[in-house]
Amino acid sequence: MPDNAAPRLSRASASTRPPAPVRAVHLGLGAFHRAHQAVYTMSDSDWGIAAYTFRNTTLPRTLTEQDGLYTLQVRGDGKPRAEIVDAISRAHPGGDTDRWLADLASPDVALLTLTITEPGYRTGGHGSAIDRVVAGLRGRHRAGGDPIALVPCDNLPGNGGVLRDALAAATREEDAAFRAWLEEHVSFVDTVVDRITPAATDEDAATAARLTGFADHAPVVTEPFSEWLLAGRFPLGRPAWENAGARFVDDLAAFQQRKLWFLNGAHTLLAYTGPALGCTTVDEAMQHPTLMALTESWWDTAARHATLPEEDLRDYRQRLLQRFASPGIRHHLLHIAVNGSQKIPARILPVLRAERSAGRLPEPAVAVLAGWLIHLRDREVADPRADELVALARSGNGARQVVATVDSELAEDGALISAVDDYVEHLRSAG
Ligand SMILES: NC(=O)c1ccc[n+]([C@@H]2O[C@H](COP(=O)([O-])OP(=O)(O)OC[C@H]3O[C@@H](n4cnc5c(N)ncnc54)[C@H](O)[C@@H]3O)[C@@H](O)[C@H]2O)c1
Ligand SMILES: O=P(O)(O)OC[C@@H](O)[C@@H](O)[C@H](O)[C@H](O)CO
Repeated sequence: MPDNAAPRLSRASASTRPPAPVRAVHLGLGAFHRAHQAVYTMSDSDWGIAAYTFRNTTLPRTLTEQDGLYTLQVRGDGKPRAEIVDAISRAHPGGDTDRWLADLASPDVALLTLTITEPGYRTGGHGSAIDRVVAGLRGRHRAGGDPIALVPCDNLPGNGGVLRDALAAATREEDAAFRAWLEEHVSFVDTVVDRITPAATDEDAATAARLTGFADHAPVVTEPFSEWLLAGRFPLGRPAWENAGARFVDDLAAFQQRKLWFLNGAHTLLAYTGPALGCTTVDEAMQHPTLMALTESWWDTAARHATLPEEDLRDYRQRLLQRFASPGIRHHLLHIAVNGSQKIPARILPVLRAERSAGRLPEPAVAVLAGWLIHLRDREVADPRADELVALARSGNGARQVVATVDSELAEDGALISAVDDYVEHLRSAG
């Protein structure tokens, strides 16, 4: 718990600047936005953020009590360092619809960033994140139609295009003038985002108070490493994110592949095999010889199909080993294990398909699928397809049926499916 004897964090107690004018809106206010995009935005004092959650009402209330401020604890191998982040000018629950519509209609607002998780782009319908974005853009069109940049910051390949497609599908029935405006005046920016940011604990709040002298009820813990690569247009301008190290490039594909296969792919591997072998966090898994060997083997396998030069991949792997093993970051494997049906296709299957085409059956990819099966059989599952997946995993022909939900061709690959079944037994006996 935060230290109640310490004064509550606020702009007055911390003597920070007044809130900057709102020129950016965010949807999906969680830990990651606050460790990443908000920190980059803080480097340009002309830009303030109006941040909206999707369902959570507690976090915006807490942040409002703290004038939008929170403590960012950066933890690596040495002593933790803490900074007060002041980029969020206003925080709102998603239910604050009038404010959301007014912000998105405002000509002062130049961009909308999103961290709505992987399923957020797939699940449409009333009340969904996509539905809210469409409502906001419809209002903007009616209010004069100033252009806007949409900047998705979730771990999806081609996330700008994924958002564009989701909005196109959701507006198919809308009037032609609105659809034409969407095509001409809404820019979809592709991004690669990277900063490992686990959920903060009560103990982290106590540490934040010790480091800053302020009681913070919404602290964030993150690692020293941070990366943001972007490709796309900002028709009404943007914060000088490059002040904080963001890089603007023409083509992100190779970087996206590196991030999703090497970092997120290894996370997914550990998230499904680690708990089966008795590990709870990523740093703990890095101490386990079997998991370490599987991770290295996954990286060797992915490197055979990656676009970036070998030297670049070697450096990236070296850095990942340090980041994953860092004792400062307690990243829970079961948090990473959520939404497997949305993550495995981007992180694991492209490499597995390429390997099968070359006649190989890579152990780490088999291990991911086997671990996923065990997860679906034994754990409480958070996934937009949870009901279907859990029923299939627990049925007679589980491996084939679960693999079929993510790739129908791989599900017909007899050698792969029997290797997955055998690996389930192997993990169970090893655990
Ligand atoms: N935490 C990280 O290390 C990290 C790093 C890179 C990218 N990301 C991306 O950011 C996302 C959020 O991570 P976080 O650490 O902030 O998590 P979090 O749990 O702190 O916050 C998640 C946010 O997403 C919203 N959300 C959840 N399900 C949704 C849905 N179906 N539709 C719309 N919004 C939804 C929640 O309301 C909340 O605002 C991840 O899913 C990932 O795509 C996270
Ligand atoms: O955040 P998710 O759920 O997409 O995936 C879990 C982790 O792999 C991810 O959060 C990483 O920590 C992050 O992508 C690091 O930049």
